[in-house]
Amino acid sequence: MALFSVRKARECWRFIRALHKGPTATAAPQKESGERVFSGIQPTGIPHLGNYLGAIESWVKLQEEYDTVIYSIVDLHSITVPQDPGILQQSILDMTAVLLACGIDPERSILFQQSQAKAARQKHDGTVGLLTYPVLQAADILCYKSTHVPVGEDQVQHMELVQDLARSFNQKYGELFPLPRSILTSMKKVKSLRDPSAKMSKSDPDKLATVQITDSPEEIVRKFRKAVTDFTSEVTYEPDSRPGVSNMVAIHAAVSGLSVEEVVRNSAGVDTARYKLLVADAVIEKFAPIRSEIEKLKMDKDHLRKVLLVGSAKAKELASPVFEEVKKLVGIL
Ligand SMILES: Nc1ncnc2c1ncn2[C@@H]1O[C@H](COP(=O)(O)OC(=O)[C@@H](N)Cc2c[nH]c3ccccc23)[C@@H](O)[C@H]1O
Repeated sequence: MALFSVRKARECWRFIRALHKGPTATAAPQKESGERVFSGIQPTGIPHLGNYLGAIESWVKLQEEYDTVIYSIVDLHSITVPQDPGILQQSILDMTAVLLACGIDPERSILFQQSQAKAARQKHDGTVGLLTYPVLQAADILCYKSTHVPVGEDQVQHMELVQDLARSFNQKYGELFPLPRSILTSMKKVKSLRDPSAKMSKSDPDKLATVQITDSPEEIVRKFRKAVTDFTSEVTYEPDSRPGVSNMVAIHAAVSGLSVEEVVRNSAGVDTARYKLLVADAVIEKFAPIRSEIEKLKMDKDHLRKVLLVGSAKAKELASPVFEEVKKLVGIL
């Protein structure tokens, strides 16, 4: 199967975006009803603090606020770079366990594996279209007529393309797609613990930069102890001039449920070296119940597979009438 490099996908994205960006573009009217939340996560690797605070935690809350909530484990996105098939299969089940442990409830949301729902509609697998990353992301979102997409800041550019494509389709063929809006959390960009000018990322080669949901308390303490701050010992929140310590404060506020001001006030007189350990403790406390739930869920693979199968069937049910409408408007039905 042909594999696309991330660089190629980005070039392709720029090209498509250039094609669809035009001064004549006008907004399609947002529909009052029929609100649908959609988001996705790649199954490769264990989610980290950035995935959790930037996306997953908000996914859990949105289950309370919207009737139709759809979350996809986007395995097709992850094969845009080479993957070991055996490991990928295991990672999909592991991601299912992580999302359930974090509070995604299959009774209140549709949780499914992207390829199980897409392959059934696209009889030819592995086409360039399927692997062209940002376009595939747009298809993910639009095929459910999604209106709200909870994501971290790194996905905002992709979301602009999705809106451009929806707008362009609506102008050419008639109003079909709502223009999906991003939902960003206050932690839209959790920074690397080793380089606070960069985002925390699964692919960071420095293992100390990223805190995974399943890290042991000892690992979490070690990573926070080594977190890069600066030479001022006081704890303050000044993201521009003190990005390292401000990242600590923001993480602390997010995991403890306190405001940034409260966190800074409570830390008066504590130096940054000691403060990093307090943040580590707060993260350990937040992740402890999730970590033990993941261990339990991972033992029942049949249950995890069943959750995904049921989710895929529900996802197909929602996508199929939209697909029919698209075909009709385009004139291929
Ligand atoms: N350091 C960080 N700080 C804050 N948020 C962060 C951080 N790192 C990651 N995120 C967010 O985590 C979610 C999953 O990340 P992925 O890289 O798997 O996410 C991705 O690779 C997507 N392309 C998956 C996708 C495919 N189709 C979709 C349709 C809608 C939304 C998302 C998708 C994302 O919301 C991401 O923004």
